[in-house]
Amino acid sequence: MGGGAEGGRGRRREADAAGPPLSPFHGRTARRRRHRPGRCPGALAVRAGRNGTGIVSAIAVRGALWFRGFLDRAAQERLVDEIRAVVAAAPLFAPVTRRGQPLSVRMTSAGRCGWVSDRKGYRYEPRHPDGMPWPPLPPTVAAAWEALSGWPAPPDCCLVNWYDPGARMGLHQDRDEADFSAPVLSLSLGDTGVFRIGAEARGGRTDRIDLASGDALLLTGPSRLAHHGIARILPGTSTLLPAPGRINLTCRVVG
Ligand SMILES: O=C(O)CCC(=O)C(=O)O
Ligand SMILES: [Fe+2]
Repeated sequence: MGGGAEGGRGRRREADAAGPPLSPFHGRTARRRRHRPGRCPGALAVRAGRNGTGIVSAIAVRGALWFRGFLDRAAQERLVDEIRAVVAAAPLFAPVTRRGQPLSVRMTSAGRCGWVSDRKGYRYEPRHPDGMPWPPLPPTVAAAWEALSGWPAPPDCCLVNWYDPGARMGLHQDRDEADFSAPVLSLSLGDTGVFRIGAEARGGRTDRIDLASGDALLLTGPSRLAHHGIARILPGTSTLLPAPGRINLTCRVVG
């Protein structure tokens, strides 16, 4: 992940008010609402990956590889259970910027290290802010990384992002890692997130990718340092989670 909100380089997450505490893991099942997926200019099938049920091909957008429906429903449910165990061991926390402004996304991590942001700045840490070690990488995440990343070693960090329906993430680059030749793999669960991806240089036009439950996205090669963010969540687009909202898992080799 990249620089802080005030750094001028790297991550520029918008600090906006965190919504009311809402448990992603309790309550009744959300109702599905229809929506039209976003247009995807320049889409091209370029690569295949293996999931539990067969081969899926990827669509390239700005060099990022989008594997629609990579995780089938059973794998998504299994992964939600695995994330519940991660959150039970290392609770979601509300990160703030160095200036104390809250991010609207709540976070935790699994793996050797986790990403944190607080008054001391943003960085990878070997322990959760409450002092416990991060739980091990969930097996479904490890398998997805092995299938899609093309990287010979497992990721060091699986960041767990929880988006309430009003949460978002400003355009930023993921650049807190030592080696940008390792890709970043993201997995989406629950309500669709409207992902925007632009160029490595700041500014300019962005393309829209609607990341639905079960989709995987690989930031690799020319897209590894692309600016990206989540413009909004589309509540009611998935029945996977018991409450409206979205889980995103982002795997990185930190170095
Ligand atoms: O939620 C997403 O799809 C993107 C997350 C992200 O860019 C990050 O955590 O750095
Ligand atoms: Fe990112």
